Amino acid sequence: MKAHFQYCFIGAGSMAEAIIAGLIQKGKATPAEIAVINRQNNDRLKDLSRRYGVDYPLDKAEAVRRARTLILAVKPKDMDFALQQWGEIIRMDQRVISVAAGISTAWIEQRLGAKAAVIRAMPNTSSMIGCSATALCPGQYAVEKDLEEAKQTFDAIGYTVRVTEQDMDAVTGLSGSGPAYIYYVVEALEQAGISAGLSQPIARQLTLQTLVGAAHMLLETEEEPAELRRRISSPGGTTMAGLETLDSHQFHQTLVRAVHRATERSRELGEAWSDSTVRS
Ligand SMILES: NC(=O)C1=CN([C@@H]2O[C@H](COP(=O)(O)OP(=O)(O)OC[C@H]3O[C@@H](n4cnc5c(N)ncnc54)[C@H](O)[C@@H]3O)[C@@H](O)[C@H]2O)C=CC1
Ligand SMILES: O=C(O)[C@@H]1CCC=N1
Repeated sequence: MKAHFQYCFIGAGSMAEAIIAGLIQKGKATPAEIAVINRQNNDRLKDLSRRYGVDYPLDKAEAVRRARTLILAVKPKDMDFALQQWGEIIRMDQRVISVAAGISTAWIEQRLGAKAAVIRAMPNTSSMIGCSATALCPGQYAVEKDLEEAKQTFDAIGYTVRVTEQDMDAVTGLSGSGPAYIYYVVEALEQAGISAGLSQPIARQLTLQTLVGAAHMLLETEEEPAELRRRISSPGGTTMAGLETLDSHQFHQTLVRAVHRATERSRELGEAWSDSTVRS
């Protein structure tokens, strides 16, 4: 069957939107080459169509059949039902990319009607502006060409790296959830600036420019973060006083624990669904 859509997103939530926005913005696909379906919220599909021009065919099964690549973007807990609905009609000549946390390629393969290529990806919501950090790994039926095409998809929306499947939970805990940790730090810094006497707009702008500047310093100088930090920290100065407070509250260890817990949670999400019924 001739593919009508380059991509059909199964799931129309925040991750699907972030990828759609990035793909269109970077010219990887035209809006007409993208279909999106969800469980029942037609208003959400209309809204995505109005804002991005993507298609939301009323015949959802037809949209699945007519796509070259299916992007599974439902919550892990909804994956089993979604694959009961759509898995049987997916063919060998189609490619399946799952962005779900914790769900293994083998688990997905067992729920497809055909031995289609399955690729697991873990992007993040910075896909929306072409700045994702995405890790990819292949399932057992994915060949080099499938992986390369998946890589090209995610290259269009940011940085892409290939990992083994056993590393995917760690990727999820670090860079999948990662933007949330950074936003959390931004919230705290802005709040700190305000409580120290700055106006909200000034606290926000100074925080954001500090974040952007530090990120560019890391990328452009390629210096170690510890070295860049050392250069800011004059003995007996303000930075050292601030860093000592962070150390005394185990900020470093707390961040490490957060990433480890998110990694463990990704594993738990996979295990929670691993004993549900498999298509015979
Ligand atoms: N939000 C994030 O930052 C990231 C999320 N992910 C993964 O992306 C996936 C989606 O996450 P979100 O977009 O945040 O969730 P969300 O809750 O915003 O969206 C889920 C979508 O799936 C749809 N859906 C549920 N059952 C369906 C079915 N049977 N058929 C078709 N559509 C169905 C819902 O209608 C909804 O549109 C999750 O598995 C998550 O682990 C991965 C990386 C980052
Ligand atoms: O919170 C979650 O489960 C998803 C996976 C990575 C980011 N968001």
